[in-house]
Amino acid sequence: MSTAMSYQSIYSFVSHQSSKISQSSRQPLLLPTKCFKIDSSLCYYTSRRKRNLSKIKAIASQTSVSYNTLLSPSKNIPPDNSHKKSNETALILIRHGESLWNAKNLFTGCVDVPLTEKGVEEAIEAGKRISNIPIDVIFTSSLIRAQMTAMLAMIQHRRKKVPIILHNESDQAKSWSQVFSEETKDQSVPVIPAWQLNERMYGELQGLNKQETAERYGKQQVHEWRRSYDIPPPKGESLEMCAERAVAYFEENIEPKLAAGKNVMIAAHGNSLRSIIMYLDKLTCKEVISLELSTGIPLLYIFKDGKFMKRGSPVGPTEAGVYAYTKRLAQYRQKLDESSEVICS
Ligand SMILES: O=C(O)[C@@H](CO)OP(=O)(O)O
Repeated sequence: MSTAMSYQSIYSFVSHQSSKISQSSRQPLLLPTKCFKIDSSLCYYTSRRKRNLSKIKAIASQTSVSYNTLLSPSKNIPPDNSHKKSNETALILIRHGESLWNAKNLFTGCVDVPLTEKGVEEAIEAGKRISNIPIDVIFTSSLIRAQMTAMLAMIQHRRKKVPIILHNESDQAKSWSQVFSEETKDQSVPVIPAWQLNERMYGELQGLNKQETAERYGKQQVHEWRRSYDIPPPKGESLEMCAERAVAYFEENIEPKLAAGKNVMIAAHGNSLRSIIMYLDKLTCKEVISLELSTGIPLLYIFKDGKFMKRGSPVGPTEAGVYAYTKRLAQYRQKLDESSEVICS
């Protein structure tokens, strides 16, 4: 399979492969962290320790406390509380829009560069696509390109809540960024930055031109650095190493929020998101290395009964899109429609 396949084109392949893995083999209570070989060609992303759902719920109830005030419904606008009738929550994944170094074809990794104008437009377009999907909490990497993408996308959201970055890097930062109005908190969405969601650290390749590096070290070598599962670039992280930290963070901090009824958006990077998708879709090491994510295209998953169901990419602001096919999301959109009719009349 070509490594240049888009997510959309690999989608049918992946769905086909995933369907081969029976639901019973997908163990919702397992904690995947490590890839190992089952036969010479396939290695499955599988578990290192058992996970207990009640433990997750306990963690969820602890971790969601500090954000509860930011997540409660407002007086005038429909509440994002349809999860009370259903245990289903939405998970949106979005790779940042094009960065200045994407445009220059440079290895970027953990270097903190902003979006290009095209990247800004992609983020706004992504925001339109997800403008009808409930979002209660946002996780981003600690890098500006992911944070810009999340913020620009949220400006398009019909619910018009204000995304607020939570500064937890020190007690002082936490204390100095407090909000003292409950009403204002009600109209906000917490944004939690985490370095664990950063792009894979590209070591000594960071800042080098991809084309020139291929000419210098050979196409094959550079392809191996970029798209093998467990071979790191010089002094950098392999995809496997990136997955270790990104998936651990997802399991410990994001999954409990979903289990507690919060709708989550993650704005991150090509390789940290590939790692998370590998976990969600139970991709093999072979499948994940062929997975390419376009910049600024949001992907939707539904989390229900401890399982993740892929819904693809919402189509657009005016089209129903695959996301409308769950009853709960359709109801949420209907409430938004009703509230905008009230505002307009
Ligand atoms: O340069 C990077 O940080 C990444 C993502 O842009 O590149 P690659 O696609 O080679 O993993």
